[in-house]
Amino acid sequence: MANHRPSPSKIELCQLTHLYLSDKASFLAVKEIDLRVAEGEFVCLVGPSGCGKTTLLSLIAGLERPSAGSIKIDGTTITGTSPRVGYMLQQDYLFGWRTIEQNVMLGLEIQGIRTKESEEYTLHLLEEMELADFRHSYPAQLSGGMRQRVALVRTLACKPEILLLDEPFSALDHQTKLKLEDLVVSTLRRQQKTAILVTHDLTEAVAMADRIFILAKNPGRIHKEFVVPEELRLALPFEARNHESFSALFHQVWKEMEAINHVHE
Ligand SMILES: Nc1ncnc2c1ncn2[C@@H]1O[C@H](COP(=O)(O)OP(=O)(O)OP(=O)(O)O)[C@@H](O)[C@H]1O
Repeated sequence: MANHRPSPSKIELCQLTHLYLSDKASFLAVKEIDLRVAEGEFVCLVGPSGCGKTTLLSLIAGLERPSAGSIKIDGTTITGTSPRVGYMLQQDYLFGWRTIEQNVMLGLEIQGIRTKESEEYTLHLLEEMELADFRHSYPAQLSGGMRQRVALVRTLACKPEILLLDEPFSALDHQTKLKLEDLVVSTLRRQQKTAILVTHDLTEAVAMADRIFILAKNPGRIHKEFVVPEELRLALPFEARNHESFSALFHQVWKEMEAINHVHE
């Protein structure tokens, strides 16, 4: 398992370290993280609360500047936010006074790339997510799962090459979550996007990822890497859950998580 090193790297974290500084104190959130993600790869980050998962995504999104080390995208060090990177969060952050169509066009407007072509592409995404009939509705009229699909369309509308997903399914009911997992994986695979997903749900990580990284905390660092077997990677998440090798990998990941949680107790 340890020799799986995909290349070339779409994202490369090199000795990435981040210290949060305030007037009175400093806190080392992540320390010397080395991580490469290949183009088209789907990587999951799991680990105990406070191990720096969201910090890593904020750094890769360019929302925070690292204290040390570097982040490269396609070999070039990033210096701030970029339209090439889309970020989707647990909360959908839709604007209640805008229709669904107006919400999904928002990113295009902000980036100044709202054209007839990009509008058509976005409407096509709405159709793919089975939301076309709701384009003139308002967010309050939609279910949680539908709203997350709207948020996904808004993120994909700007054609990011990389998607950062911070627990995007955690507020959803189980059935909706399973359906959305399949939809996200099939869409990202078809569009050959590179994705990093943060989740607390180990079954979700095993079902969706190509590789899983367990982070440990104080300071946040990579504890262990798992390469998901090919038969699971080729399946969609729902189908992967029924696969024989699913429970074997789940138990390995679970055992490692138990071991580090034990250390932190
Ligand atoms: N702005 C900040 N200032 C100071 N400390 C921070 C700040 N943001 C995060 N931290 C600290 O950095 C550590 C990592 O936080 P982070 O949110 O990245 O962890 P996480 O693994 O995403 O946690 P969770 O699973 O609970 O969402 C935590 O101890 C947190 O308290």
